[in-house]
Amino acid sequence: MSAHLNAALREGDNPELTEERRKATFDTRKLADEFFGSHLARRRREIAKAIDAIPELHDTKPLPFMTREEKVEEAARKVFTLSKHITDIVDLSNNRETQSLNEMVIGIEGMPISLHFAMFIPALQGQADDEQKREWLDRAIRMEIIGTYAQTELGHGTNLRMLETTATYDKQNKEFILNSPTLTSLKWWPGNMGKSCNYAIVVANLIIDDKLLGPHSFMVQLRDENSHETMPNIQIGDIGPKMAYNSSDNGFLKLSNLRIPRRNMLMKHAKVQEDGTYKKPPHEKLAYSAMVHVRSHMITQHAMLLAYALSISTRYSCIRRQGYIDPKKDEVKVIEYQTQQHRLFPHIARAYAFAFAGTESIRKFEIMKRSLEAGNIELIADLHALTSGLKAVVTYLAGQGIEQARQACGGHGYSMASYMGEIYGVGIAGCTYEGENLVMMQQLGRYLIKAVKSVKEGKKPTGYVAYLAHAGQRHSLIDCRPNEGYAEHIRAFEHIARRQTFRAAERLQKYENSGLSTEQAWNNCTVELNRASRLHTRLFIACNFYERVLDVEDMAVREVLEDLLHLHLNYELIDIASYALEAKKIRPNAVSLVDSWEITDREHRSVLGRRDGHVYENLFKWAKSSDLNQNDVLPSHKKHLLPMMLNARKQSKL
Ligand SMILES: CC/C=C\C/C=C\C/C=C\C/C=C\C/C=C\C/C=C\CCCCC(=O)SCCNC(=O)CCNC(=O)[C@H](O)C(C)(C)COP(=O)(O)OP(=O)(O)OC[C@H]1O[C@@H](n2cnc3c(N)ncnc32)[C@H](O)[C@@H]1OP(=O)(O)O
Ligand SMILES: Cc1cc2nc3c(=O)[nH]c(=O)nc-3n(C[C@H](O)[C@H](O)[C@H](O)COP(=O)(O)OP(=O)(O)OC[C@H]3O[C@@H](n4cnc5c(N)ncnc54)[C@H](O)[C@@H]3O)c2cc1C
Repeated sequence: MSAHLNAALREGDNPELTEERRKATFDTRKLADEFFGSHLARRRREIAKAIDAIPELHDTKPLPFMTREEKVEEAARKVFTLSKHITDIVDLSNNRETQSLNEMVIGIEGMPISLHFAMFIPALQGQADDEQKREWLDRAIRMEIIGTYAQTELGHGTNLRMLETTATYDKQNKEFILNSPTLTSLKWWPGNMGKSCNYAIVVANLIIDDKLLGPHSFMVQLRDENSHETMPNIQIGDIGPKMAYNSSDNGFLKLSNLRIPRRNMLMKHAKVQEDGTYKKPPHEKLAYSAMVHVRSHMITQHAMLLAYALSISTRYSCIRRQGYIDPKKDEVKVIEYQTQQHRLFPHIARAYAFAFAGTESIRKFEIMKRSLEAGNIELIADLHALTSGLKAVVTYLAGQGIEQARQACGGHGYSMASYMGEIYGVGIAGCTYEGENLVMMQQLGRYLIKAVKSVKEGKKPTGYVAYLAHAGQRHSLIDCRPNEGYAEHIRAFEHIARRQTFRAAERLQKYENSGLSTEQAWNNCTVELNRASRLHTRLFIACNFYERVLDVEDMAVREVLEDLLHLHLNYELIDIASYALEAKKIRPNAVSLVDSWEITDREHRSVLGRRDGHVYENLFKWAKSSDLNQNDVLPSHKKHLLPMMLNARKQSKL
């Protein structure tokens, strides 16, 4: 092992992990540069170091031992402390740096300003005109106000056209009157709205002269800026505990004849003039821009959640000894079992593939944003299709990978000492928020059907759907010749995706020809259409992974990434048995592959995933620190169970 491979080696670590790290064939720092991009990888190291030096930014105790109130308070305390240091630590205009700081200090369970950064600020940037930006955006960036994005209602989240909250224009007073007319119209879910925010961008159906003009965004003050008391005509609160993500106060909101000035409608695109004249936006869905922003960022976020789970389980699998492969020898590390490797390694490959796809979706979002600033709306549909598919496929597969990683830790994976439960709970929330996954698949499906129509009209679609027009391809994987390299795999992927997309399109056509309405025909084909969307998105991920690997200059890093690419393409494409070979190849680098994610113990919050591998002694410490262990007999036991047992004993003696 050469000295440059030593980045993760430390004195005093569990020798089982040290042995693994000595086997690395590449420099973990160089692979980290590929996973995050070299700038972010370097900044993450600097951020971790800066946090180490500020004790007020450290957890006061493990989050799983805190009550919900304590978690909410801890997150608020850290946000306040961070506000004093943040500009010394990160460049606030860099989303990924800021998000890394957030994950390291506060973690993944939520905090009072998540939605402020994830959606409130992006919605102002995308939808407020210059004057409105001067009024609100600068204050928001300075955190003088905290905002959220209030769109979903108790009765409707997916179908935005049926939102019941109304904003009726009153020409006389030049004001909008906002109302939640029914129980189901209560805003429900917006992050941090319950207790933390004092402003919200409320999405409401605009009504002018009794005419319904669809969902638009309005700036609403929820709480007094000095006392933080709820404003008149507003009822607001927290919606209660959730599966995970409980440091966040997701909230409800009722608006009762709340009057706001005309200029509180965000007017960069759609406009309402004083006399009530309505000016349409240049693209009907520009009001949805904050959602597209979050979707484009969710891919790297979910790659990271998957990386958290896999580095915990891979390290743990190398210190956990259980059973024998050769009965004459010692018990083996559980990572030696073929099933354990098959369980983990394809997901490690996916974590890399997703991270690369996520970097690409953020890049595409930035390109679209710049072109929109120049007045060009052409890229909006492509980006919406891409991010809808990626969001749905990656959150779903990341959830599956996290759950496999948990099971790979056996019983200890079920203890919150592993932190797997929280990672899973937070990860799968992404299948629902920012558009329910199966619904988002249909959005991509619409785009694919349009592309098929254009192919059938003899046109050649460009970009990610260009492959749909490629004729005369091989019909089966059996035709693939191994010596043609990965390009051949990609062509096989294209073939499968194209065949499914045409199959769905033909079925749709058949139903339409049979006299069904367009909507009914569509509904009859959605399973086929969603399959096509899934395959198209997996093709994009694979293709992007392949192209990304071709760009890697360091030969040792490129070689290990090629091993992962090989495994990924086979896992996704061919039958289960075929990847046994690749798994063997990954095995010596398993720990170093996860070390390259450079997730610090502070960020991990997992006893099982400790970098030093000293799991068992720390599991015992963890158990001893439980609140429930502070009294030999719990007060609740004395109150309920002891009298019950005493009473039962008394009864049996009678
Ligand atoms: C800085 C960091 C940034 C981000 C970090 C983000 C995430 C962090 C992730 C993980 C971190 C870890 C822990 C954190 C955990 C959790 C919490 C963190 C954040 C959570 C935020 C969650 C916030 C929300 O959920 S907000 C609410 C989101 N709601 C939805 O998404 C609703 C879904 N519904 C819809 O989008 C639409 O209604 C619909 C698309 C389904 C249908 O709309 P509509 O009926 O109006 O249209 P259609 O008739 O179907 O289509 C007509 C045409 O319009 C096109 N279309 C639709 N939408 C768009 C769009 N957005 N852009 C462009 N075009 C669009 C459609 O394609 C049709 O086109 P056609 O040409 O006619 O075919
Ligand atoms: C952790 C978390 C944070 C959130 N944060 C926010 C926030 O900050 N702001 C905000 O406004 N909202 C937020 N939300 C709400 C979230 O965006 C919605 O819950 C989400 O968009 C799904 O909508 P829904 O709840 O109406 O699901 P539903 O649409 O009711 O989904 C139920 C089922 O119906 C199916 N379905 C619905 N429509 C169709 C269709 N057309 N075709 C086929 N099947 C369909 C779905 O696939 C699903 O299986 C958050 C949610 C969560 C879980």
